[in-house]
Amino acid sequence: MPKGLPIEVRGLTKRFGDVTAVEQLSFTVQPGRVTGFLGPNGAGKTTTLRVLLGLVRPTAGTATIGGVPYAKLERPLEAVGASLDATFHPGRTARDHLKVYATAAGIAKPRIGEVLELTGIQSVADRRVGGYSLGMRQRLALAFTLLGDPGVLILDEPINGLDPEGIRWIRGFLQLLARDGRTVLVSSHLLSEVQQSVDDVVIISKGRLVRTGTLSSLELDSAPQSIVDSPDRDAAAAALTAAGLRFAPGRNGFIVDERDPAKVGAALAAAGVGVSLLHRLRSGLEDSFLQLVGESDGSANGGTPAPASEATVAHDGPAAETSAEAPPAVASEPPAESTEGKDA
Ligand SMILES: Nc1ncnc2c1ncn2[C@@H]1O[C@H](COP(=O)(O)OP(=O)(O)OP(=O)(O)O)[C@@H](O)[C@H]1O
Repeated sequence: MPKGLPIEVRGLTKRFGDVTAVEQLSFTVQPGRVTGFLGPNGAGKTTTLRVLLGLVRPTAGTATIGGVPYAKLERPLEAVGASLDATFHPGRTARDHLKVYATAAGIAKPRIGEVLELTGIQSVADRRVGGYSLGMRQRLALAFTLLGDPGVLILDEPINGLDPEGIRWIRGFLQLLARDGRTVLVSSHLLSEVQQSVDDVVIISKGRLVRTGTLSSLELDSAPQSIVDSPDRDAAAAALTAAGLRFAPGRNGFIVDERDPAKVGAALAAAGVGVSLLHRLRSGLEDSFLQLVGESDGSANGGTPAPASEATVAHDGPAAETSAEAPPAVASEPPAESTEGKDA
């Protein structure tokens, strides 16, 4: 069984010349859970992931997997699978790409068939990647990350470009990977894209942490209302009034000024009124996210101010000015020979 390891980012700062891509960033990603790493374009997500994978040297701070930097992992390909900058030669097939990589990485051949099946691209595995849709390429990138059967998965925008069926599939798949104990970190610039598959969120904006915690805590903060309906609306209205709950009629029932649906349900149950619909109003979640990332100082409405960084460790080396300073030793990245011809 692959071993999930915690990911820990502490006091991470990365500057590219005058540009501060990430500043004083600290967060932890736990095994056995899917964590959404969220922020608008340019927020610093990719830079953080590149530091985590040893592809970029931090200006200050640390990023570790299982307590050590990526470069110090004993068996990195079995520990971590990452889909960063995955590009494929359009003239080669998916199976070929995987074969080349598996051979170079010393991964047994039967694993190729397994990952093709896991990602649902076995039927197109012998077709040239140039004819693949973006969604099929996303699945191939995921197949690369799974080759070493790693306990830690770091996926950069894996949902981008998937069709609705693909989105449904990947949401369930990410959850399955985490339920086996893996650490699953998924970046996205849209909360709505990942909200059905993540347990935890790390939200950044302009290089700084604005929020970290469970998705449900964010939902609670962003949805101060519940929605309830009953076959007997008059009785439901009377029960809500009797319980001292304020409410207004909505499209699908009553919108109640109570963030905990259980309290609303209890009010109706106490009055012997049947419930046909009861849930937290979710519409505020994306708004709350946008408010959070619209501010960089952590004081946005509905959010918990970001904690002060827990550690700031100056790095020995100079800040890197480009992102190509270290060789990519990442499970998902095909060897150089198969990346020459980028897809158009
Ligand atoms: N190699 C680099 N040289 C100079 N600036 C860089 C470099 N890499 C990133 N940046 C800058 O750092 C900031 C953060 O970029 P980053 O790509 O990490 O954000 P992101 O959240 O991943 O956004 P996106 O979703 O658009 O990729 C941006 O202002 C970007 O222009």
